Amino acid sequence: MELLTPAEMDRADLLTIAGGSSGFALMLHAGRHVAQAAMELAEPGPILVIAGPGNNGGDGLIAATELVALGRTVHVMLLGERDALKGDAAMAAREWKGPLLPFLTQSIGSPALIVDALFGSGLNRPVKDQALEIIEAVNHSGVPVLAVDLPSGINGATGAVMGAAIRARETVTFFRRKIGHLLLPGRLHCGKVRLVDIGIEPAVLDEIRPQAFENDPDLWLPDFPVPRADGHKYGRGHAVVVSGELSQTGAARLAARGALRAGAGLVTVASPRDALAVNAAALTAVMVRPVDTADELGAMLADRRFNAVGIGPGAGIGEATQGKVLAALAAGPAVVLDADALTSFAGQPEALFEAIKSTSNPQVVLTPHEGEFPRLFSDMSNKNPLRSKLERVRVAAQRSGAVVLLKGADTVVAAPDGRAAIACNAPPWLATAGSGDVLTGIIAGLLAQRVPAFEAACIGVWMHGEAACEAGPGLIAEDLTETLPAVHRRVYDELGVEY
Ligand SMILES: NC(=O)C1=CN([C@@H]2O[C@H](COP(=O)(O)OP(=O)(O)OC[C@H]3O[C@@H](n4cnc5c(N)ncnc54)[C@H](OP(=O)(O)O)[C@@H]3O)[C@@H](O)[C@H]2O)[C@@H](O)CC1
Ligand SMILES: Nc1ncnc2c1ncn2[C@@H]1O[C@H](COP(=O)(O)OP(=O)(O)O)[C@@H](O)[C@H]1O
Ligand SMILES: [K+]
Repeated sequence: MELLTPAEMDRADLLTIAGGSSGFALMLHAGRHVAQAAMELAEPGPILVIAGPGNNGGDGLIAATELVALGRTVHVMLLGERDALKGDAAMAAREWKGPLLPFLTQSIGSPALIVDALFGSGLNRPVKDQALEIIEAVNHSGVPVLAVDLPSGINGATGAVMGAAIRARETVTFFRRKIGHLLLPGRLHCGKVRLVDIGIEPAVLDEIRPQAFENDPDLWLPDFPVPRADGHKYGRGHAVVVSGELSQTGAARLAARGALRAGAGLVTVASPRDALAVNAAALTAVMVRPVDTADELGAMLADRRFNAVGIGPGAGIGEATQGKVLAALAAGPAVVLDADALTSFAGQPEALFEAIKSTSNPQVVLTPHEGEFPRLFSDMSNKNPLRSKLERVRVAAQRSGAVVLLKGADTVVAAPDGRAAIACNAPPWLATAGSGDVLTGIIAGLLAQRVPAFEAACIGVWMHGEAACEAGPGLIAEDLTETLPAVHRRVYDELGVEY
C-alpha cells in the first residue's frame, strides 16, 4: 500500500475538499475513529486528551466530545489559547463544552488513557518548552497513550524524533500510513498503527502519484516467480555466487543455498581453486566451478545461461574483487553486489557507477548495511540528520543507476526512477552473522528467475523477514533457507496457486 508524506496527505485533503467535502467533515470522521479506538483501549477511568494548536488538536477535541457522549469522563488540556484556534480546529473547540485544564505536567494525573493530539503532520520544528515537558512527563507517567495521526514529536516524512516524542501504545492514522510510521525511530514510537477511512477517495492518489510503498505482497505479487507446469529447471535460471578464499567460503555457500531456495533452477559457486575442495565437500545441490580471476569469471559468464550473479559475501576486499565485479557487470547477467564487493570500491565509487550505467543489462542491486553505505555514498551516512533513510537511499539509487537496498530493521529499497519500498516485517533476531549473505543469495535467485531488479530486491527482503519470523527467536543464518519453503507456501496461498 502507498505511504504518504504529510505534504501528500495535505494534497489528499485539499483534493477531497475541492471534490465537495468539507475539512470539518474529515475532522469529524477522524475524531470519531479516535474515540472508537480510545473506547477499545481504555480501562475504566477518566481519559485525558492533550490537544495542540492545530488540526491534530481539533481531532482530539472531537474525540473528547464523542467520548463524553459515549459515557466516559474526559479531561482536556490545550496548548495555547482556545481563542487562538483557527478554522476546523476552532469549530472543533466549539463542540467541546467542558473545561480546559492548565497545560502543566500537574494536570496529567493518572488517567486510564491519554489521547495524544498535540502535533500531527504539521509539526514543523523541534518541540521545546511546555510541549517538551508535557511529552516527557507523559512518557514517564506509564499511562497508555493513543496517538492521533502520529505520536507527537515524530516527523511524518522522515520518522525522526524532533526534540522529544510520545511513545504510544497505539496510533490511529487516516487514509494512508505516513512514511514516519515505518521508518525508525518513528515506528518504535507508534505502537500498533490503526488505519481508518475518513472519507477520502483512493482516486485522489491518481493525481498525487505517491512513490513510496510498504514492502508487502500487494506491491509485487504479480512478479512473484511461480514455476510453470510445463517448465524445467533451465527455465528457472542459473545463478552464480562468487566464493572468497579458502578461509572465508561459508558466506558464499549461505548465499548459494539462499539462491536455490528462492527458486533458481540451478546454482553454481564460482570458487578459487584452492577453496574448491572445501566448497565441493560442503555443497550438494549447488555446483562448483573453478574461477580464480576476473578474466576467468568473465569467460564463464560469456555463457548467457548464467543469468544472475551474486558477489560480495566473503569475497575479500581489494582489486581482485573489484575486477570480478567489473567483469560480471560487463558480461551482462543480472548482478547483486553486497559486502566486500561494495567495500572494494570505497573511495572510488564512480568507477562502480560508471560500470553499472554502461552494463547492457540494467538489473543491478546493491545491498549495503549502514556501515557499507557511506563507503559508496560518503555524504549520505546516517550521521546526516537532515536526510531520512528514504531520501538517502533514493539519492543513492539515482546516483549509482542501480536498485539500492539499505539494510536494517526498516530496510529501504529504492529504484533510480524514485520508486521506494520500506519493510517492517523483519524481527530483531534477524540481525545475526550471515543473514545478509542469505539475502544476497535470495535476490540472486529471484533475478535468475527474471524478476526485475526492484521487485527482486523487494521480494527478497520480504521473504527474508518472513523466513526469520517463521524460524523464531534463536535463529541462525542457516535456518533462513530452511524456513523459506513455508514462506513460498504463504505467497502461493495469496496467489491462489495450488501446491
Ligand atoms: N490532512 C488531512 O487530510 C487531515 C488532517 N487531520 C489532522 O490534522 C493534522 C494536521 O493539522 P495541522 O496541519 O494543523 O498541523 P498540526 O499537526 O496540528 O500542528 C500544527 C500546529 O502546531 C504548531 N507547531 C508545529 N510544530 C510545533 C512545535 N515544535 N512546537 C510548538 N508548536 C508547533 C503549529 O504552529 P505554528 O507553526 O503556526 O507556530 C500549528 O499551530 C493531522 O495530523 C491530522 O491529525 C484530520 O483532521 C483529518 C484530515
Ligand atoms: N534490528 C533489526 N531488526 C530486523 N532486522 C535487522 C535488524 N538489524 C539488522 N537486520 C537485518 O539483518 C540482516 C543483516 O545483514 P548484514 O548486516 O549484511 O549481516 P551479515 O554481513 O552478517 O550477513 C539484514 O537483512 C538486516 O536488514
Ligand atoms: K499526535
